[in-house]
Amino acid sequence: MPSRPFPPSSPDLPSFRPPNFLTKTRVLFLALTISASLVILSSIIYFLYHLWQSLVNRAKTIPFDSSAPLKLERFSCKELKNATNDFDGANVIGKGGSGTVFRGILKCGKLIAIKRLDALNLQSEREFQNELQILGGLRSPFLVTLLGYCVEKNCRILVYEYMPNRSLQESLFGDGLLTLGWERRFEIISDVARALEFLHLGCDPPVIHGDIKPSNILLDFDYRAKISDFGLSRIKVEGEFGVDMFSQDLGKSQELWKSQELSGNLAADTPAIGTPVESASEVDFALALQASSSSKNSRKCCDVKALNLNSVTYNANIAFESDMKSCHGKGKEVSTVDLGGDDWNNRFVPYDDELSSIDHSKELNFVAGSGVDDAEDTKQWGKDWWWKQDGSGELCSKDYVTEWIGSQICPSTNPDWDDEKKSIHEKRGLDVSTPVDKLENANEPQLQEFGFGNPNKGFEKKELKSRKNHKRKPRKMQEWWKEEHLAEISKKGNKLKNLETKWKKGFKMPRFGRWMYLHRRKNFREQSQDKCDQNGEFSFRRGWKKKTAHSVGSDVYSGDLFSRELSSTTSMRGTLCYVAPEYGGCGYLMEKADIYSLGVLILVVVSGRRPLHVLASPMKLEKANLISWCRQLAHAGNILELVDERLKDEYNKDQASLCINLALSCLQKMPELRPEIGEIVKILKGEMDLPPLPFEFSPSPPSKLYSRSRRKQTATTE
Ligand SMILES: Nc1ncnc2c1ncn2[C@@H]1O[C@H](COP(=O)(O)OP(=O)(O)OP(=O)(O)O)[C@@H](O)[C@H]1O
Repeated sequence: MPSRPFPPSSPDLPSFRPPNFLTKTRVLFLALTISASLVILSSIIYFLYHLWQSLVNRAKTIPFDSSAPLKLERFSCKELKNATNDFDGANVIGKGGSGTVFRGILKCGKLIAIKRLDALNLQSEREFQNELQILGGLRSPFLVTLLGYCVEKNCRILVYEYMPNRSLQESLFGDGLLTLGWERRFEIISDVARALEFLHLGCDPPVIHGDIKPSNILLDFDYRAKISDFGLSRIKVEGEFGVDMFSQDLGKSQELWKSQELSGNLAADTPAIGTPVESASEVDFALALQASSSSKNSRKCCDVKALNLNSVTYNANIAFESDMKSCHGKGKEVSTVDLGGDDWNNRFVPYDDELSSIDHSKELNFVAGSGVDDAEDTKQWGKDWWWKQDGSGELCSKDYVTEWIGSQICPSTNPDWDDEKKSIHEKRGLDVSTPVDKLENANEPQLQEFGFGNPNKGFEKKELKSRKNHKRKPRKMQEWWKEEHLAEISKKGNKLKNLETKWKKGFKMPRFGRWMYLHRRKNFREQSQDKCDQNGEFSFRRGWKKKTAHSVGSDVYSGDLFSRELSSTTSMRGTLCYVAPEYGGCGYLMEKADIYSLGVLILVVVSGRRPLHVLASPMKLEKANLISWCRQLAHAGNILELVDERLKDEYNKDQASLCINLALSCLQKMPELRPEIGEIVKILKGEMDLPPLPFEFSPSPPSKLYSRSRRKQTATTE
């Protein structure tokens, strides 16, 4: 078929477009489309990139609060594995109740300490969050710096600055070599006091550490002390109750306390964790945060942003921060106000040699009273030794330990308190003109208001009887122990076996006052139904701590497992022997609880002994309970006997005397009588005099007077 010819071109018809033009248009269209798509694509990529960036940056902040004041580094597990050579056992530097601590080295060569939680449970998670939220938001040269963390699946790791001289625990009880001379010890005490000053006064709201003890005091290159482990810390939130039930609104608090006691349910009126501050006097921060997902109020109350430094500002560890910058290209904002010179002058309260020269053995002997056969043994250590067993003529160290535990944990079961009250009564009856009467007058109603004395009256009578008759029925501690802690201990089957073997081999079967057991159990069972279940019935939450050979200062280094384990075993509310009596008995955690722990710590540092140090030799038993021993020495006016023998005479007597006296005032049973941390720091600096020692620690009145009155009183009771 012939092709149709092109129509002839005419000026009216559109001119013919050559194929060349078509191609150009197409190319242009294509180019435009492509570039438009590229622009759109790149904007999408740009948008996505920014989205990703913001997500990544957000993930690097602390969980629960992306706007925490100091951003912590988020490490990947892989990074930390590399830093520790896959968590090699050779890098283990310590083992705590909740985790293992490794030494690590970052790519930049920076040394770090890595704490990996052993198991993930509510308690460890809570402590992990506490550490992040509280320590992560604080910077002070007196606190160990938390550098970062790692959260991946079941893995929880905290990364700290590395402290080359490890913990005070290891320095004091480590290898037996004397690494801590007097000057260092005194500096450590001062550092800890200043750390607490920072927490109590330099933070707004105040932070209460809640677990001051030697293993939580870490030592830097120069042996300067820093506080670590904020797992049990609390941020104190002011509420309707008044900030401090004991010290700030005593009258109101007493009424409240009394009404709670009367209603028989202290816990019922206790604000629950995470409740709004309007009704809570202190808040469990981590749980509050967790609860905050469902409660806007609680979040508002507990936001970590509220944690500011107030007028007391401190020089942060700038050198370390800048090191971290060079490692990670990130810096944290730090306060740069200088602390000022550490002018530790030597103006201390002089040690009173005169007091120590008074012979008080008679009074002490009389206080021991009941002992006839054992008069010789009890002569010096008086009332603390009434549980000496009949017949055998031997002191049982376990009795001492168990008695002490019972007496220190729960104020209402504390016979020591009653003894002290009794001795105050006796002394008051003797000499009304004695100035200490005023103090006693002030305390007595408070003691009763707080229910510290009365509930035990029935028990007291029984005890007195049994003491007189010398027919105290032995109670096997194992029974009590197993009943209380079987669930916990049985998880660690081998440990229990070891313990049992140790008990059988090394000690007589321990005895334990049944009244104390029953009363304590009753108290705890009642209270634990409500508050203590969640919040801290005394229990060895972490069981017997497994110490590795790397953990110097642990059990490996000396023979008495029992005392060591006890004084380093953390319960839900602190560590036995260090925890304040009012707190151990399910009370509120206040600053004064830290002050009590500081008192114990000071004695430990000065004496180089554990607070509970039971040795196999009965000769040493009188010194087993450090606090009790110190009180006895103070009573006898010879406190310097407490100073670590290893120091020989190479220590400053004035400073040592000051420290011991200060410790004693921190160890007062009534929290409101303990000094404030600001005062403690001033006293240690020599800027303030030590307040007069409380009656219970001051040397006894003249022996004649005292003995006569005692005799008179005994005669009337008989
Ligand atoms: N930043 C650090 N630098 C050097 N060593 C450290 C550091 N942190 C912890 N350690 C060592 O690890 C040990 C265990 O510390 P960790 O805080 O886990 O347990 P703890 O305080 O002994 O017990 P708990 O956690 O039950 O109170 C410390 O005693 C110390 O020797």
